[in-house]
Formats: sequence, structure tokens, C-alpha cells
Amino acid sequence: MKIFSADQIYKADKSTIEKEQISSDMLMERAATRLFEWIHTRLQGAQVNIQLFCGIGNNGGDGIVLARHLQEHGYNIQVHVVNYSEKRSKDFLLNLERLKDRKIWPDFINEDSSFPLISPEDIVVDAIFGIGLSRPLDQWVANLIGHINASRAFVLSVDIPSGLPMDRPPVSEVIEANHVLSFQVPKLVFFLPQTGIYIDQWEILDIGLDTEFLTHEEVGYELIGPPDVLPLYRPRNKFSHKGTYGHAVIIGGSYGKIGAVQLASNACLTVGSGLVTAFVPKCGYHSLQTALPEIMVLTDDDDENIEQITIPFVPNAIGIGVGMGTSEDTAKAFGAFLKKQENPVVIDADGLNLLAKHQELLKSVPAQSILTPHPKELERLIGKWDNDFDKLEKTKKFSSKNDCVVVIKGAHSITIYKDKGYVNSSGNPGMATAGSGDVLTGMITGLLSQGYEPLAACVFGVYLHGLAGDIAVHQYGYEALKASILVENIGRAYQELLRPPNRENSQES
Ligand SMILES: NC(=O)C1=CN([C@@H]2O[C@H](COP(=O)(O)OP(=O)(O)OC[C@H]3O[C@@H](n4cnc5c(N)ncnc54)[C@H](OP(=O)(O)O)[C@@H]3O)[C@@H](O)[C@H]2O)[C@H](O)CC1
Ligand SMILES: [K+]
Repeated sequence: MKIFSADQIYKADKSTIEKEQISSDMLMERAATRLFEWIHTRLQGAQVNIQLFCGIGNNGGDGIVLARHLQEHGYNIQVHVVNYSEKRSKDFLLNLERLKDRKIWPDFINEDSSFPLISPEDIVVDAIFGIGLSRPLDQWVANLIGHINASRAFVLSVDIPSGLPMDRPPVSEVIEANHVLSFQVPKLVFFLPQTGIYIDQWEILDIGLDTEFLTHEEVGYELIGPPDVLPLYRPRNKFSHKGTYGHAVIIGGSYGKIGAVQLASNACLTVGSGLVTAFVPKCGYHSLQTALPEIMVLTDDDDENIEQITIPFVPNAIGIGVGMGTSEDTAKAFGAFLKKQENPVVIDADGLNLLAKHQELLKSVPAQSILTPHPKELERLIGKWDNDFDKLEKTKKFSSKNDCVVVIKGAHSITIYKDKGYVNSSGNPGMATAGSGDVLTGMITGLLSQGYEPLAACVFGVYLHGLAGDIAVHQYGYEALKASILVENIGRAYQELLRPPNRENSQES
């Protein structure tokens, strides 16, 4: 699903209005009707106190229209206009008049007003600012937002939590939304660590914006869910054999860190690589052969570290770096190995740390290779960033310059290739556990080995990894979720992804 910028959303509005030959207030009516339907379906007329805080722009206008619908259906409402500017939008004013025609007179909150009491049992509709926020809030507006946050009432935000800009981190107070009803498209800020913290849950309301525009407009980011990953899946062929699915090699490990290679190799095999060989220092031989009878093991001459990498065949895919250590000898072996590679490789963990330490090695990384850093590893590679948005821009530049795919691991892992980002939607906090990244590296390597293109292997692999975690969490809970359990659930994740839609349900919806 595409993620649009504020400018693109305004363009989509304009295009819809022109094509359908409707007025802008009709689009506002449509948007607010969706809001009303969402609330009405859930509340079914319940006499809970609903306090609507409306700004003076179109986000506020949505709130005012919603108030009218709620009142017409007998809900118990209080409407507050947050009077932060004299520059009221045309559709806000129009709908304010319509509200007054129905004998609903909002109270106006100004700089010197006292704030209304909000009980924890109330529902707050936050329609103060939408995607038009362009500068820091006046102090009294920030105070009002603080007052709403302190109320412990359920807060439903219209389009985006008020105070949250679309393209940079906030500098003042932001509504902490329990639920965001966002129009038509998800917003990038929902998925970034600095801004996603203001949102518990979000949902898209389809307000019928021009599909032609939405389909053809190029975007910088996409949100990846099942409809995006399913077309990437490569079905198995009846007459296939293990050779069809490639021979992958996982290179890594050092004394005390052989487990990382075990997890990655197991994940690589479980995701479907035909054959898997692990290359480790000698100390890893017995444990790997015992733990994973299906994989083959090659060893370095050294007992504890990798000092020379020799693979006596040409693998279909290589994942390198997990548990590998960063000793000088390993760095030399890594550098020499990279120079010999022609096909994309997957580089993780200490492989990334070595690249950061010896930046001259970057030119030996084959085109379209995959780098899977967590934020600290990314910082070592690309340097410090000012904020999450800057981090993404810098990563895009790094990816373009070095022709590599970068998977920024996190709550919503983002795969970057050149000027495009793919935001993952699966996964949960239980996956923040030792070895989770090793499993991902193994999975991506296993997908590459089966013939997935590098970018597809990342987007598909990251989603499947998160889905395995989402399935596992039902049985284990967040705390007890271990990386090996993720591997055990890769098969179920495939099944879940490929499960045909329930026909009855799909007919109803
Ligand atoms: N397609 C859709 O998604 C539709 C969305 N709708 C809703 O419209 C809003 C966007 O409305 P807009 O009027 O453009 O912007 P806001 O309501 O967010 O803000 C109103 C104006 O406030 C000014 N502004 C910005 N920052 C501040 C600030 N810190 N303090 C005071 N004032 C501020 C700014 O105007 P300026 O000219 O003064 O810069 C804003 O324009 C969207 O989120 C949806 O809720 C439509 O209803 C239907 C289609
Ligand atoms: K809002």
C-alpha cells in the first residue's frame, strides 16, 4: 500500500474533486460520514460523553461535520473549537454554520480560556490539526493537548494525532492517540520510532479518493502487507528437486558465538533453500553437526576465528557475518572473500561492523548485495543522523551510492533500495530478542538461494519473519519468544500467507 506525503494527499483531493465534479465540502462530508459510521457501528447509540476538539482548518471541519452526524443520531456531544488562528478554512466555516443551524453552539477555546473538564470515561475526538500542521504549536495549544493527554479519556484522532507533523519529528506536545482513523492512506510517521510512539492503533478509512491518481503517483515509501508480498512468492514446481532451490552458505561464528550460525543456517534451510552449508571456525563443527543434521559444515583451519574463507563450490547465495567477530585476521579474510564475489551477498552483524571499520571494503561488495543493520550498525556505516527522517534519507543515499539493499531492522523494519523504502507491517515486540536478526539473515539468504531477486528476498523475508513472530507470540507471549521459536514458525507463516481467503467472509465484505 502506498504511503503518500501531505502534498500528494492534497493533490489526490484536488484530482478527486475535479474528476467527480464535486465540491470540497462534499469530500469533507464523505470523510466525516466514514468517521461517523466507524463510531456508530461500535457505540450503537451508547450515551457516553463525546468531547470533540476541532481546529479551524479542514481537520477541524471534519470534526464539526462528525459532531452534526453524532447529534442527529442522539449522541451526547460537546463541541469545542480550538481557536488557534483567525484564518479559518472555507469548509470549516460552512459546516460551523450548519452546526449552528441545528442549534449546536460550540464553545471557543482561546489563549486565555480555561480548559474543559475531561473525565477518563469520556471519548475525545481529536480534530485539532491534521496533515496541515506546519510549525510549532502556540504554548496554550500545546497546553491543551497536554490537558487532553492527562485526562486518560479514550482519544480518537482524525487523520493523524494533532501536533504530529507529516515529515519531521514534533517539537512540542502531540496527542497520544488510542486510535487513529486515517483517511485513505497510512502516513509514514505511524511507523517510525520517534513518531510512532503517539499512536496505539491506526486504521484506514476509504474516502474514495481518485484511484487513478493513487495508482499512478510515484511514492517514496510503501507499507508492506500480504497483498504486496503474495505476488513475490515463488511457488514450488512438482518436478523440482533439492538442486532447484539452490545451495546456500552461511559464513560466520567465532568461539562462543556458534549459535548465531546455527540459527541462521536453520532459518535458511527452513525458509526453503535446497541445501545449506555452514562455514565456521573449527570449534563450531561438532555442535552444528549435532544440532542440525540436515546441514553440511565446512571449517576454517583456525579453531576460534575465521581467518581464511574457502568454499570449494559456487553457492547460489551467501550470508556472511553472524557471530563472526571483528579481529584483524577475520577482517582480512572477509576483505579477500568479498573481492572474489560476483553475485549479491547478504551481510549482517560483524560483517557490517567490519565494513564500517574498513570502509574501503565497500567497493568490493557486489552490486545489489543486502545489508541488514540494526540502528547501531547502521550508524557505524552511514554516520549519525538528526532524526528518523534524516536517517531514511541518508540510507537512501548510501543505497544508491553503493547499489545495495539496506534492511533497517526495528519495530517496523524498513527495506531501502535506492530512492524507495518498503515499510514492514508484521512483527511484534517479542521479536526484540537475541538471535532474531540471525534468523532474518538466514531467511533472506535462503530466499536468494531459491531465486528470489535481492529486493524481493528482503521485502518477502522481512514480512515472513515478522509473521512467524506474530504466530509464535500467540503460544509463547512476548517475553518467552526466542529466536529458535521464530524458525519453528516459518512453515506456519508460509501457510498463513498462502491460505486462500475465507470465501464466506470475502463475500460478506
Ligand atoms: N483527502 C483527505 O485526506 C481529506 C482530508 N481532509 C482533512 O483535511 C485535513 C487537512 O486540512 P488543512 O486545512 O489543510 O490543515 P489542518 O486542518 O491540519 O490545519 C489547519 C491550518 O492550520 C495552520 N497551521 C499549521 N500549523 C499551525 C500551528 N502550529 N499553529 C497555528 N496554525 C497552524 C495551517 O494554515 P496556515 O495557512 O496558517 O499555515 C493549516 O492549513 C486532513 O488532515 C483531513 O483531516 C478533508 O476534510 C477531506 C479530504
Ligand atoms: K487530528
